Amino acid sequence: MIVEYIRYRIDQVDAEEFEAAYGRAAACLAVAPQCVEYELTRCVDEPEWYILRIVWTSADDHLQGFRGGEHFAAFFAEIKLYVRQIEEMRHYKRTAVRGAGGSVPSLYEWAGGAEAFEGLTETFYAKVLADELIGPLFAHMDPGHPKYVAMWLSEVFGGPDRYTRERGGYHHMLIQHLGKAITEPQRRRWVSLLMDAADEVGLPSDPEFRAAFTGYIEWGTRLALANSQPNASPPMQAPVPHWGWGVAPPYVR
Ligand code: HEM
Repeated sequence: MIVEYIRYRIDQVDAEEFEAAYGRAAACLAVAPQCVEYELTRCVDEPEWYILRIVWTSADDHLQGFRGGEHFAAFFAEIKLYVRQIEEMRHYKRTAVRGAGGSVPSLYEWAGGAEAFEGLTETFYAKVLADELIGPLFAHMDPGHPKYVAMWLSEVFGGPDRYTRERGGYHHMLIQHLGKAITEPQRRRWVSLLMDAADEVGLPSDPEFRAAFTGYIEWGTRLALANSQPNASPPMQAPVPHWGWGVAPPYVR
C-alpha cells in the first residue's frame, strides 16, 4: 500500500466549488479497485490549504492502473481546474510507526482485562472437558491451558503481549492444532460453549463488543480447523493477530 498526499492552495472564494468538485470526483475513487481509501482535509489555521490523502494498493496501481483505467477521465474532468494549485503531489511509504490512539478502549480493556479473560477460559474449559463431542480432544490438556488461552485472547484483543513473550507466540499456538483434524461440528461446539461461557461470566453484552468478539472467534476457529487438517501447510511463523472494533466502535454516551 502507498499513501499519496496532494497539497492544494485554494483561494477562499473558490473553496466551496473546490470541495463540491472533489465531492463529485470522489465517486470515481469509491469504485476504483486500486483505491483503498481517500480523505480531503482542510487546514483550520490557514483555510486556503487542503490536503487530499489517497491510499492506493501500490504506486503502479495508481499510476498505471487508475490513470490508465476506466474511471480516470471522469475523475480528472472534475478536478482539472485545480491542478495548477497543487503545491505537492507525492507518494509516501508507510513506516512501522502507526497505531490507534487512546481515545477508544481496546476490546481487552472493555472486556475487563486479564481477570475477565481468565474467568472466561476457566468456565469455558470446564464445559469443554465435560462435553462428549470435544472433551476427548482435550483429555490430556496441560492444566495451565485455560490460562494460556486467556493470555492469547488478551493479547489478540489489545492487552499485554504475554503470550508472545512467555509462551512462544503464534508458532506455539499453531503447533498445538496441527494434525488434530478438527471437524466442523467440533468447531461449532467450541464456539457455542465459548459463547455460553461468555454469558455465564458476564462478558460485556453490548452489540458492539459481542460483534467484534464473535468476529475474531469465528475467524480463529475456522483457521484452527483448516490448520488442523492432515494436508494443511499454514505459515509456521506469524505475529499474534490483533483484533479491533471493526466497523462498530463502542457506544460511549
Ligand atoms: C479462536 C479459536 C482458538 C483459539 C484462540 C485457540 C487457542 C489455543 C491456544 C493458545 C492453544 C495453546 C495453549 C498453550 O499455550 O499451551 C491451543 C491449543 C489447543 N487447541 Fe485451540 N484455539 C482455538 C480453536 C480451537 C478449536 C476450534 C479446537 C477444537 C475444537 C481447539 C483445540 C485445541 C487443542 C486440542 C489444543 C491443545 C490442548 C492441549 O493438549 O494442551 N482449538 N488453542
